[in-house]
Amino acid sequence: MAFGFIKKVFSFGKKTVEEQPAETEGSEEEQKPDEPAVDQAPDSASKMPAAMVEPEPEPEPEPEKNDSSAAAGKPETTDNKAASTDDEAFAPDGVFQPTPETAPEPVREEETPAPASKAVEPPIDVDAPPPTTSKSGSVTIGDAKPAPAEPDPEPENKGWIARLTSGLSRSSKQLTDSISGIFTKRKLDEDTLQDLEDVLIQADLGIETAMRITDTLSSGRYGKDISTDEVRKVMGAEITNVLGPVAQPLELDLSHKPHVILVVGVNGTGKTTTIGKLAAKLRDAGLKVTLGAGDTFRAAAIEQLKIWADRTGSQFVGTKLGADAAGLAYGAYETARDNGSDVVIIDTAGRLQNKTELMDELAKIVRVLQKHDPEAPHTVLQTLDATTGQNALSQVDIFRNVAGVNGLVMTKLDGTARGGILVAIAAKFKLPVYFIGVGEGVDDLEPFSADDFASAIVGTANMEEEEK
Ligand SMILES: Nc1nc2c(ncn2[C@@H]2O[C@H](COP(=O)(O)OP(=O)(O)OP(=O)(O)O)[C@@H](O)[C@H]2O)c(=O)[nH]1
Repeated sequence: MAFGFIKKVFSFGKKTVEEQPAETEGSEEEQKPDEPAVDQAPDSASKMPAAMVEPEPEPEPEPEKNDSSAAAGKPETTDNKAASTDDEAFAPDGVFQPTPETAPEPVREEETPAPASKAVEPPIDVDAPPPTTSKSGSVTIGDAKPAPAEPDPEPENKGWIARLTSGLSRSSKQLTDSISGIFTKRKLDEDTLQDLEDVLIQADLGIETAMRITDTLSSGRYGKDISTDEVRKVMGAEITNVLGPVAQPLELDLSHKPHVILVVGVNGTGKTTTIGKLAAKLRDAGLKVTLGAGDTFRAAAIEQLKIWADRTGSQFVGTKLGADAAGLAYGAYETARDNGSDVVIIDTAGRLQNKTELMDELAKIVRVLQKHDPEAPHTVLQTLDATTGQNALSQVDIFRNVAGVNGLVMTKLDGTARGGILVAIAAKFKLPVYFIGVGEGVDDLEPFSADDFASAIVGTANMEEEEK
């Protein structure tokens, strides 16, 4: 394979996307290139003004060309379940036999609505620091601020921090009220500690963290009066200790070209939206991106991803409803490789209702991608909906086992979120948390900061502001 020489690290944190020598782009022939995805304005693509890029939840795109193009342009087709090239293509033992005819042939979106002017360009998001490329070979996206620090007191930051704080305000208020109830006129003793532990567990923080907090409190203040604020500060510190190690920037090793990101998670947790936001960040970093609509279970998911592709100037590879997702993934990789994409992001369905099917589907996607690159998928992101409580723990457990999740994104922290569960997840699985979603807009994906998150959960964000 001709890829693999570029060593660069993509980082969402810093500046500089140090474009490495555009390495061999000619490797296209190496694998049978089904007609290279035609497609829309790839990299040059639309750098639309932020406003234009705003996603509408269920926008009504021009009737998805899927069908038409599928019917018309699309040659044989992957899509057709009937043609189930899928099953033929993927032998039972997992060996892929991409016979030209049988090879799943995803429908490539041909002409996409001319991506708006390619000039515009106000880089999205002031908050999100641009990506970085290191000499080492990967790209780091979103400096997750492992070191909390205070280098970002820019007014803009208030935007998303305010949304995070407000999203978590209901649960943080509940927590604070309960703590006040426990400690008003009571000293720190066995009973109060037990009550506090119960409250913390109810807030989804998990037993481990709850005990850390109560242990810390009792070791210093046992038998004494203690104020609610003091309790909250200890809580904040302990939560930060748990979250600090998992707050990591997303690094993409671009020696793999394309670098494959598989996005998994239960339906509705924000996979497609997160993919769109991520694609925008990558585009802003100067990277070329292809999106593969591997959630073939819902037409709206395919359409939605197409819209995000248009908005972010990414190439889109889709197929028909019900088509084989592994075939789509295979084709998306090919398209990305042939069009010189740096990154291909593949959406997936997340039907937990049928775990066996889900497992088979994801396993097959992985197997098929590995026909292209034995190390693919290089990044497996799972989205978690912050409005979910305890269930998120089992979701991580399942997808970690089924799809080899190696990083998390928590979405919808701007709503009425219950962020406590992320603490329990961090304590239990220790998976990196790369981003949080704080809205439906293209800019609303922020590097995860342990400090900010902890402050929002325990409601000290405002206290700190006031103290300054
Ligand atoms: N408020 C808010 N809404 C979000 C966020 N992320 C996603 N959403 C919304 O959540 C809904 C579901 O998001 P999707 O991206 O479609 O989720 P999905 O996991 O791809 O869902 P399926 O397509 O059903 O598999 C959409 O209405 C999104 O706009 C977020 O960070 N904040």
